[in-house]
Amino acid sequence: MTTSTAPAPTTTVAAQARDVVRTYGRGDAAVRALDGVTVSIPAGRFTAIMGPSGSGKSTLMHALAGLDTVDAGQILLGGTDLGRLTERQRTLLRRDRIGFVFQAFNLVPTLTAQENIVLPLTLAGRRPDPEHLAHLLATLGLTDRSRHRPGELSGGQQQRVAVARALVTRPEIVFADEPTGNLDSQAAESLLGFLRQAVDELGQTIVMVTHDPHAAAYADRAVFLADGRIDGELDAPSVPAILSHLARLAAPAATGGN
Ligand SMILES: Nc1ncnc2c1ncn2[C@@H]1O[C@H](COP(=O)(O)OP(=O)(O)OP(=O)(O)O)[C@@H](O)[C@H]1O
Repeated sequence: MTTSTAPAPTTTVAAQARDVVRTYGRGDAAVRALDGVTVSIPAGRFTAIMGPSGSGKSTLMHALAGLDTVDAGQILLGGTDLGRLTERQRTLLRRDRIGFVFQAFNLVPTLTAQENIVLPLTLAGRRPDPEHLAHLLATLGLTDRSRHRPGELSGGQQQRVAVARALVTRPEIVFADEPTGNLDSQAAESLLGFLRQAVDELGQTIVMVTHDPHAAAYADRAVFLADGRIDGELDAPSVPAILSHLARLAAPAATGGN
């Protein structure tokens, strides 16, 4: 399986899970949310994590992002083994090296769009690079909205502010959890187009958890989870290919009763 004679790709690995196990609860109530997951997230690529409800997508994302610890196995971000860090070190790592976009935009209502965007820098005692900030605002179509507060912005604009906030620190990796879940289809397409652009033009690494095959089709690769295990992946995933893979994953569950 690994005997290809093609030249080795130059892609570096941004993050990795190795044989990761994460169990919630104990005894009879224990749920093995991740059951030996090994996956690599290539740098400078857009990876979608997909799978049925309850398959472990959020748990995997939280583990990769250092938001949660694992029971066994290893999580590596760049060369850093997250299991060896103290909670405080993990907090700093998230602040300095990771960007987050959530389904709920999580903006601070009393701050302007621009203040929200630069908040991660403000908290770290760093100053924004004015050129980078102006570029983000312009690319996201937020230049003339920068002084507005979240309540004065549409859902799509608020999510674009959240994306700018995730990118402003130039993080090694951005994790997006159902980023289009609260957006109408037009706003979702524009947001996904921007994430795609951030990968293509800025070399950003993005990992996105999504239920939506149309969203996942913007990614370079879709990785599928089922019952806490990796169950296939697709390169340059098309909507039909994703749908047929998901249908295959759903098929055993229909008879498994679990
Ligand atoms: N805090 C928790 N306590 C107990 N069980 C949990 C907890 N969080 C998740 N689980 C369980 O772990 C499994 C994986 O959950 P997870 O949220 O990672 O799945 P998911 O694929 O992201 O699901 P969804 O698509 O519905 O958001 C599920 O069976 C879930 O019920």
